[in-house]
Amino acid sequence: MKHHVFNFQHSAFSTAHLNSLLDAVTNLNIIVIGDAILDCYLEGFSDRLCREAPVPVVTVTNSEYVPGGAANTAVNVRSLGGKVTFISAIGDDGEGSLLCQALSRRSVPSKHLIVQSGRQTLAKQRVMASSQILVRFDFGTTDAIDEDSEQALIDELERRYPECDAAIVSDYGYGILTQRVIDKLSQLQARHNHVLVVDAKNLAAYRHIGTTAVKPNYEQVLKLLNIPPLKADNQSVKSRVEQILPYGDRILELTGATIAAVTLDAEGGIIFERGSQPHRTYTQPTIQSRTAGAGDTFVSALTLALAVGAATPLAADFAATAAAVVVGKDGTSVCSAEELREFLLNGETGEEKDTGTRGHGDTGNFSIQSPRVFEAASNEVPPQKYISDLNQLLALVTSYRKAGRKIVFTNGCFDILHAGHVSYLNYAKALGDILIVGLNSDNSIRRLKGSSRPINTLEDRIQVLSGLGCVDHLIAFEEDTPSNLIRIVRPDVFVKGGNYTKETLPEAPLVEQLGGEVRLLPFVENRSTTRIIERIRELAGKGIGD
Ligand SMILES: Nc1ncnc2c1ncn2[C@@H]1O[C@H](COP(=O)(O)OP(=O)(O)OP(=O)(O)O)[C@@H](O)[C@H]1O
Ligand SMILES: O=P(O)(O)OC[C@@H](O)[C@H]1O[C@@H](O)[C@@H](O)[C@@H](O)[C@@H]1O
Repeated sequence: MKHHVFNFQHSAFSTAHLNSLLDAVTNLNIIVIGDAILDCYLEGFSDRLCREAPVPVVTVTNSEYVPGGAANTAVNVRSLGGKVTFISAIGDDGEGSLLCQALSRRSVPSKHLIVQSGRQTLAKQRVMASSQILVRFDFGTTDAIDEDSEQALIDELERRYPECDAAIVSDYGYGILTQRVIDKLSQLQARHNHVLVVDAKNLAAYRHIGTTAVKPNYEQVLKLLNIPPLKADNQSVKSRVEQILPYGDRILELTGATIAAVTLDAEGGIIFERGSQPHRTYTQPTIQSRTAGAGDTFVSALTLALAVGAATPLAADFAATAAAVVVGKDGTSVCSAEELREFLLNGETGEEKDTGTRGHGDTGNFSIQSPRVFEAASNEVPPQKYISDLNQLLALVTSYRKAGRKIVFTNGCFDILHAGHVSYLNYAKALGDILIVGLNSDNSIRRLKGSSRPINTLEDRIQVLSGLGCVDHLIAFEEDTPSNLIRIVRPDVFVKGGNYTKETLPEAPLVEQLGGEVRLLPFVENRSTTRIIERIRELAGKGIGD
């Protein structure tokens, strides 16, 4: 297995950061161009089966029409405080009128929609019984728009593009984003260089248009990379995050974007950016989320944040927080500025949800430079990563577990930190959400390695390891093995270097007994503290290096 070096950026944006961002995005002019859909919800109850066939009979008590697809993205931008120019094409039919009415009720103007006669507006009708979707019927024309509509749409884009603050493409592959429209977008972008975010089923089609960010979901990223989905019985790769993580550069290359925000539903997301370490966004996993369009919310919030110049990790956390608001809702949903504020007020940001303990690593602090421009600055002291007390450790892991975070634990001396350690710790972090490191105390190192060790005191080792973004928490232990810590942490994953085997690892049975998994990571050859010390001794013996 190829040994990748991963180093997540871990931000800790406070509620204040996200609130200020919410203020700053108000009234931005955002173009949303893409496939407008009318989402219909026929809601009712079912208490019997049909006589003709064993299918439920639903007594419909309510019907609702909601903007869907690109129209949902437009509504999300609006409800977060942006002004929207929504460009799409609909038919001259009842569904088209219902969609315009639904948009207007949500303060999104339909005056930029092209009406193509004879086209059937896209509509997706869900039949629900007691909040459960039983079936979805899809109607509407999915062929490319006709030439006249295409020209009208291009003209509209040409008129509006110069004055916008950012643009979103929401392309479900239903005929709005023709090659000519994409080419026009590319020309306009070359001229104006706006924040341009693309959410498209076929991202490869946007590779050369100067995209700022793309937002593929799991299926889209698999398609882009031409790789199969993760199988449940895969022994070496256990999560989507782990599967996608090595592909950051490839995704950026294939999409031509500067930023790729890959959303992985209940696993949150990974944000890749050229020249930066990947950033994770977290979510409270909702196993049976009935939301449609969390991705639309994510892309809307991400675009607004990038448009005011927020640093990418902050923009991503803002987007993840907005998505967290909608995943609690049923059906096609939006996140409003008020809901987001309330969510933040309750201390439930994407990073802090339920734990109250995050807030370590890169602070990504920012200040407002002009009403619309944010800039990253790092003048906050990172909160302590070191845990000095076992009760505090227990409280911490309990809250992480409650928030659905996957806890990875490893332990070691980390006496003179070297490249092998860094690579190994980054890899360990990638196996879950939170990495806790058990550090041998000075006495326990003396017992294990002799009286000349450690070279660096516990205090110094704590300080050095705290500087790594991948390490979330550190705790020292006096004993020869970290068994006591393992009993408290009950790690989901216990990690050691490949110089051990499961058989020679004394902690392995305990970890498995507690329901955790033991992972042995690839060993980086020729990197060890002992080797470094030997080398220094050799050189000193030759009289070199004084
Ligand atoms: N089941 C879930 N539990 C918790 N959070 C979720 C869940 N599904 C989605 N999310 C949140 O919403 C974000 C976007 O979700 P997802 O990856 O499903 O996008 P998508 O497939 O584009 O969505 P859609 O097509 O419904 O718009 C995720 O990164 C995550 O923050
Ligand atoms: O891609 P297919 O399934 O054909 O169409 C899109 C739908 O699944 C839904 O997508 C969600 O993101 C939302 O945009 C929602 O409004 C929309 O109806």
